[in-house]
Amino acid sequence: MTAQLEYPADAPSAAEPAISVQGLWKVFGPKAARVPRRPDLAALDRRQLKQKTGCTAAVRDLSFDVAPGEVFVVMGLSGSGKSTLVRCLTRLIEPTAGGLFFEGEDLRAADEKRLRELRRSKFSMVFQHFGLLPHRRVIDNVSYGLEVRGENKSDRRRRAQEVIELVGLAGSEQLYPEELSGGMQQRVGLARALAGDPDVMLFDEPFSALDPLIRREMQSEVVRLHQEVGKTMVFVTHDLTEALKLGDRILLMRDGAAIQLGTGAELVGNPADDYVREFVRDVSKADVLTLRWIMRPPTDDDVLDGPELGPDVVVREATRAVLGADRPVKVVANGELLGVVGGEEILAVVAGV
Ligand SMILES: Nc1ncnc2c1ncn2[C@@H]1O[C@H](COP(=O)(O)OP(=O)(O)OP(=O)(O)O)[C@@H](O)[C@H]1O
Repeated sequence: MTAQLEYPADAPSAAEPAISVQGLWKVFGPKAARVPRRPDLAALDRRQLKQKTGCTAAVRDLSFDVAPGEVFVVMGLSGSGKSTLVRCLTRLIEPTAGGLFFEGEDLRAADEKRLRELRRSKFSMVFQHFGLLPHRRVIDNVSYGLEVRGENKSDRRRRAQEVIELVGLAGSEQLYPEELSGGMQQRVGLARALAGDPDVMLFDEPFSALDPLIRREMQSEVVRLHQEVGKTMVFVTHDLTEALKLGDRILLMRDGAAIQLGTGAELVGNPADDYVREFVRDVSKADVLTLRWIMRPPTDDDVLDGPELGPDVVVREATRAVLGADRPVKVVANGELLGVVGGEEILAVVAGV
């Protein structure tokens, strides 16, 4: 959730991944299954594939792991395949090829009954259109999933009340959805998704319909909720600022394929290609990059008795300390000197050089 938490871009975490995606494809169109199987078709770009086969590869050979407790953001422009991917993760959309594992379980081998079970107890989804039941009060919307699961009324009420308070809706329990603002309705959506205590929460552009102020408020709400409940989250957005604010790692997609997977700092500090560079061009680098990205090796001329900071401190936060010191700031982790940062390095980032 913060820039301090950096996962290595490609290596899975030591713990079993919450979700593991291996060579996943989703192709829409006639005889879709042949596309991933045939290298000559798999190699075609979007337009050529459409011309030659009538098919669209909405998800194209994606492989990644989501670590337990991670906020994994899927980002890309409209039509890049984000919604299809996130629906494939719970098989709401059936993948065309590839492997899909949830906490080690082979999801593609799961039958309908098992999938229903998993969707009821392990996954929850928050959509852009809240999908609230209009004739039910807030509390009954929140407890609906628990009702479907067969939990008794007093347990349902207790749990619903708990999550209503968690998302800041206390006092609104007896209102109907139409009596709530968009932001409040989405809080109900969040509470409903949390009520069943899922392992993984999937968000598909949940805040796109909200106005910018409320949207930022809801993003902060997700950051806070994540800190409190620590759930694994997969969050789809086309908004880079949102992705950088929420994501431990970000998968940038284009035409169904992965263009880059990394932390926000990795995308901004080391873009994989011109497309990513263009995508992140207007980002305020001082708010995303950490000292690790701008430090340099010490030279013989550096006086090394200046202040110390960690490598994961964001440049913006370090600016005052670095510019206020009359010698370079040492970047130190576990007692080891990793590099130094002086005014020149800071200004290069802050001034956008
Ligand atoms: N049911 C379908 N049949 C045929 N093509 C589809 C279907 N669903 C999606 N597509 C195509 O797959 C591609 C990816 O669509 P998808 O909705 O996943 O993208 P997205 O990144 O979520 O876009 P948006 O942000 O606009 O929702 C698009 O070209 C879309 O037209």
